[in-house]
Amino acid sequence: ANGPVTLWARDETAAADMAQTRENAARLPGHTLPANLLVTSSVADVFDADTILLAIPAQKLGGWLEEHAAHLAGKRLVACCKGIDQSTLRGPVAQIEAHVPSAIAAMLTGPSFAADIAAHLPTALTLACKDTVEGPYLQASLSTPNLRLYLSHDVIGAELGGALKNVIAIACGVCMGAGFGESARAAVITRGFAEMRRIGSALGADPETLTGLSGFGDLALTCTSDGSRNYRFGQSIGSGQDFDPNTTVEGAATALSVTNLAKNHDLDLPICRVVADLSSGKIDPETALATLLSRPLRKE
Ligand SMILES: NC(=O)C1=CN([C@@H]2O[C@H](COP(=O)(O)OP(=O)(O)OC[C@H]3O[C@@H](n4cnc5c(N)ncnc54)[C@H](O)[C@@H]3O)[C@@H](O)[C@H]2O)C=CC1
Ligand SMILES: O=C(CO)COP(=O)(O)O
Repeated sequence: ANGPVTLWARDETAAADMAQTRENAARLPGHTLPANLLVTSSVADVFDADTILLAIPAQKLGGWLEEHAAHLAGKRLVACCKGIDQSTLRGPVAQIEAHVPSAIAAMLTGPSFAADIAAHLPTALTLACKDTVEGPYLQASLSTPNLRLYLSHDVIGAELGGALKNVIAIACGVCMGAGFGESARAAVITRGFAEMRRIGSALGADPETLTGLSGFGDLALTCTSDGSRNYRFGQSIGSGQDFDPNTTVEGAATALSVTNLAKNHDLDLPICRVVADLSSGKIDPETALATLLSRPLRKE
């Protein structure tokens, strides 16, 4: 809406189709691309821009930044992905900072299904950026009448909220797919949120950030809606049904990253741990449930 914007896609055929039909039939069917959106399959076209939004899955972001770092120096780079890289245990902003130190790194995150934004439905998100001048610039330039961005300087909290809610959404999907019930799901959301706060505190996140849009807000959306791919992936594990392996499910890889972070920081994150084991097929939902229910009784 505040364009012009250039959309780069790797696949030449897909880019040509989108440019011609003005629709992304594979990934966002039923929504007309705005007139001021130029679609290209040439990555060089995006390097003319001063602000680049990176909507590449979290496990691929580091490789992409490394490959193109020479063209990204000094630019505003806004990560739109939610996850923690398995090999480096970095979040998206830390990945930008590591690969392109001269860039202004930011993160756009919070509760929003792409289809809702494309339909101009009202949405509120967090724009996290440490830079006190560029942060407000990005907040203003990316907000629209229906897309309201709240500014935060806590990039660690924003990274963790987006990454961890996907893990808890998988747990909730398993819970519902296996028929454990809505009360059990409410318990998973709440105790999952406790795990989010535990890891946030260990890594230096502001607890307020996790109670905001990028934490609690996105948890509320993703743990309760089958619009979420992470939730649907969990449902498929719970119900034993097939799941399309080409679907982007960030929480599965991130659950493994979080388990490693937990080891490094000596943290107890039982829900994240069972999601890592469920996602990699090491345990089944009944075993996951028994593992969680057999833990010693504790104070809340
Ligand atoms: N779809 C949604 O509603 C939302 C998605 N996100 C986040 O956005 C990120 C991307 O998700 P979606 O766009 O929904 O997934 P998607 O699966 O629709 O699209 C991912 C795109 O990344 C491309 N890609 C994969 N590996 C790549 C690489 N190495 N280099 C360049 N491009 C590559 C794929 O070809 C595909 O076009 C995820 O982290 C997701 O959590 C965040 C909020 C909402
Ligand atoms: O992050 C999202 C909504 O805020 C999208 O969730 P999924 O990746 O689970 O579809």
